Amino acid sequence: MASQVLVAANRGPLSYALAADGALSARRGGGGLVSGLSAALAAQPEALWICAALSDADREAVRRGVGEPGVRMLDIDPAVYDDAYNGIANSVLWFTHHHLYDIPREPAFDAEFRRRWDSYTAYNQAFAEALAEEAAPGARVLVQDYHLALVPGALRQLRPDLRIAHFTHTPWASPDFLHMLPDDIRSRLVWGMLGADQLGFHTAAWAAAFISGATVDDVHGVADGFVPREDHQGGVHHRRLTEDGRYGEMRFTGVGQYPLGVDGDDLRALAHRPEVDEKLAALRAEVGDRKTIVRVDRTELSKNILRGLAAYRELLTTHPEWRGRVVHLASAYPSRQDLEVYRTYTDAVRSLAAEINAEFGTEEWEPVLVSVQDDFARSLAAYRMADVALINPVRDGMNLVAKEIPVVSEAGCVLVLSTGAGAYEELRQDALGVNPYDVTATAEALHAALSMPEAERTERTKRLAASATALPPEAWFTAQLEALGN
Ligand SMILES: O=P(O)(O)OC[C@H]1O[C@H](O[C@H]2O[C@H](CO)[C@@H](O)[C@H](O)[C@H]2O)[C@H](O)[C@@H](O)[C@@H]1O
Ligand SMILES: O=c1ccn([C@@H]2O[C@H](COP(=O)(O)OP(=O)(O)O)[C@@H](O)[C@H]2O)c(=O)[nH]1
Repeated sequence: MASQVLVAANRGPLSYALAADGALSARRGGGGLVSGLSAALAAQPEALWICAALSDADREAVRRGVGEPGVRMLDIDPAVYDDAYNGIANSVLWFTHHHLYDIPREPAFDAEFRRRWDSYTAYNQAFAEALAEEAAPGARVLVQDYHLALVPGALRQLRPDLRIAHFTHTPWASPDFLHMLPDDIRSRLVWGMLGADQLGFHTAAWAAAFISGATVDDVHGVADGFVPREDHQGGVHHRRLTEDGRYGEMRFTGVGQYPLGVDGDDLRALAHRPEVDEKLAALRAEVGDRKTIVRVDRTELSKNILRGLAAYRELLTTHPEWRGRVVHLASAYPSRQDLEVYRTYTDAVRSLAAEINAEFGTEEWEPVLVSVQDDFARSLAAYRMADVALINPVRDGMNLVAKEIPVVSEAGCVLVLSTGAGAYEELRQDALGVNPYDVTATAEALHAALSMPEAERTERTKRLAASATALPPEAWFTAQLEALGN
């Protein structure tokens, strides 16, 4: 049956693992997009979520017809998928939006890049075709993230009757970084997105960055944008050049700010399951009555885990009174390990944690307890124990962990939060803001957080939890649907 509401995202709610005996088992996908969309779609039982098969096990699940109701996994040629996901989305677009390039060497847009770009285009086209096939007349389609930037334009060509929105979960690159992309590629990205009726970003800053990058007069047409005003809605007027060299009709794409939050009740229920209680008991036994500094991230370059560990080391050096009295619980669950730079980064996180333990540890006290594994229950147990949450990404679209920890922490926690996280826009009043590159300032913020009087910390945590739950996933999703009309 054709669907009235469709979502397209690279990652689906579940991914599969294949055991040696051929049995398939399902696991919840990691990261904030899955947290937000899974919660939002629980209230939309008729919606269809189209996602990619991410691995051989996922492809095997597609072939065996194993899956969830309301989810369609696309079995894309593995080589095309690898080029699109690892080669373009995560190595080029992610690096551009997060300003991650190692500038003396990167980026270099060569023939190999062009070959991968063709795969990225084919992968976007496969999503557009699947959406066109599944959508009812006039249906509403919500396309997610930088993996699928070309889908709105491609889908509009196939099905002009559909109402199309696109939501970007990452930051949007500043104009200087966006203009590193080859001109024709940058233009294709922007015009691909302008195929949508409505574009969404987490923050006013990311929306404004998109609009300044989209105010263009280039090979594909002219566009003129205005930034979000008080109602958080802006937009871009645009006319595309047609093949015969004329301008097409003027169209308008709205640009809005939808800061994804968390559902407090759902999260508390998740954090109080028996398996989390067990992990909590084990962690408490290790930590004793010491204070905790908690961080939870994918092993992701933009999360700035190394500078976070360096700040903890500096705290122990310059404020020796904390030695033996604090434990840093760092969960870094594996992400994008097909990319060498991510594997190297993961090793560096392990090594630095080991160095700190070797430098300061004693028989009774291990300063850093690092867990580099996919163990959501342990992460939630750490949330509950947090006295201080350290969230210091160099840039981050939102960072849901910054919103989740204050909701779940049992003794109330102080949030040390990077000014580069999207969440900082909403949480700045009650968090301790830090420049993510400033290790000394981060160490001092950790000291201030550990020293904060209990009454102040309790008050701040209450307000942080209220801000964090202001736009829970269901409302976030509905607001975007409504922007497309009822
Ligand atoms: O799918 P992966 O490659 O394993 O990566 C996980 C997700 O990472 C990114 O998440 C973003 O979305 C969050 C929720 O909106 C946001 O809080 C965070 O700042 C972003 O980094 C990525 O954008 C997703 O597509 C990935 O699924
Ligand atoms: O072991 C874990 C620990 C955390 N999370 C979830 O992953 C999301 C991380 O989202 P965030 O926005 O902080 O960053 P992202 O990884 O999406 O860049 C949060 O909802 C966490 O609850 C997870 O899936 N597995």
